[in-house]
Amino acid sequence: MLIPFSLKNGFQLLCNHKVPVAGFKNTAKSGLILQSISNDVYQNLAVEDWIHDHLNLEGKPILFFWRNSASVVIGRHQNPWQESNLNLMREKGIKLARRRSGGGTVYHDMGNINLTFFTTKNKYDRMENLKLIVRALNAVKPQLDVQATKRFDLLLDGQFKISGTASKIGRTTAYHHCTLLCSTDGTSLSSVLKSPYQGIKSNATASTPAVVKNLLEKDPTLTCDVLMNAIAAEYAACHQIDGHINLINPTDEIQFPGINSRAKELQTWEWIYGKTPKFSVNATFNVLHEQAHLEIKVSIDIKNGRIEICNIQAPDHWLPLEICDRLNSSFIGSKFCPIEATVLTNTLLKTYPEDHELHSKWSILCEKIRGIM
Ligand SMILES: Nc1ncnc2c1ncn2[C@@H]1O[C@H](COP(=O)(O)OC(=O)CCCC[C@@H]2CCSS2)[C@@H](O)[C@H]1O
Repeated sequence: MLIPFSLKNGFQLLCNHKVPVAGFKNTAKSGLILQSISNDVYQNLAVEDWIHDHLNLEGKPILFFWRNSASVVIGRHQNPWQESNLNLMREKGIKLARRRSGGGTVYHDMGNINLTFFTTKNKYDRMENLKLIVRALNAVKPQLDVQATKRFDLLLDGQFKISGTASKIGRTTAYHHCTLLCSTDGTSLSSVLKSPYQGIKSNATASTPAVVKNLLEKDPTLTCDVLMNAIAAEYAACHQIDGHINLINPTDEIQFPGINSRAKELQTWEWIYGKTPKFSVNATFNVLHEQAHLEIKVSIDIKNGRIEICNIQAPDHWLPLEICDRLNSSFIGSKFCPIEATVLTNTLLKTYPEDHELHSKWSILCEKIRGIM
């Protein structure tokens, strides 16, 4: 089946067809339903960017379904250290992504459906989209108590969050995207969204924690496929289109010229961590030295994800001031990242060979500092 898109530059692009067709001829009736075949969060976010930037959505809104392997997705103006357990995520191979829309942090896995409603800026209406989802759920399960809230969450039984919303409004085009919890791993969700990092000061957008629930826990017939089909049917009915869900491949350069470089950009350290609003971290560590507890104070300012000011204060008899100062200045300009900190501290340590006592203190201190990154 051919699904024509009208491109902003007047070109037509055919889904499930390998050749973009020059010359604008829009035959899409009045809307389109897409689903990604990829489970890669960066590729799927790149589809959103691409559609937002390239397609003319006048009279032809798009609903896009996508699911991701385990990922944490932070809002555009958030601080990942404040919102998530980065060490645990690294350990478990859970991806971290920064999206272009604002709002809070959510957890995705294959049990979570993402829905993006693309429209022109004028037709952008989050409440209408959420009501559409509610109608679809009630069409499958009339007894289900799901309601949209003023902050555009969907609540099950008046108390459990099953969906969170965010949006991006461009010059002419807008999108509203939301999650829908079907069978997400709740243990993983709560463990990765709990930040172990303390003493962070920042003006970044803070998330609004909620008690979540999966729809499948409420009713075992509500699988992801059942939910997507029901929403697609309701969307089709609303826009008088057929309810067919068209599969798209977000790595297909022919359908989406330039999309792979967009996905790559979304994966860069500079985008994910580097876009964190300026923040500071203040931490106090206790170390045992000759049967006494010593206090080490660390204060770090981070701008664009990089250390701007570093101030490590340790008792002079434990770690000479001169060494602390060398460590402080060597951190400046480096990424606030445990791997970079390890390389850096190891290099610096090599300039003090044979000093075993120093080496041991140094590793204690550096281990503690890496722990807050
Ligand atoms: N997947 C999912 N769905 C619903 N609620 C969730 C989810 N993951 C976590 N949470 C809960 O929401 C709060 C954060 O709520 P908060 O209101 O702060 O943020 C949001 O809801 C943002 C939604 C973004 C949706 C986008 C759609 C496509 S890409 S991401 C978190 O602390 C958890 O308690």
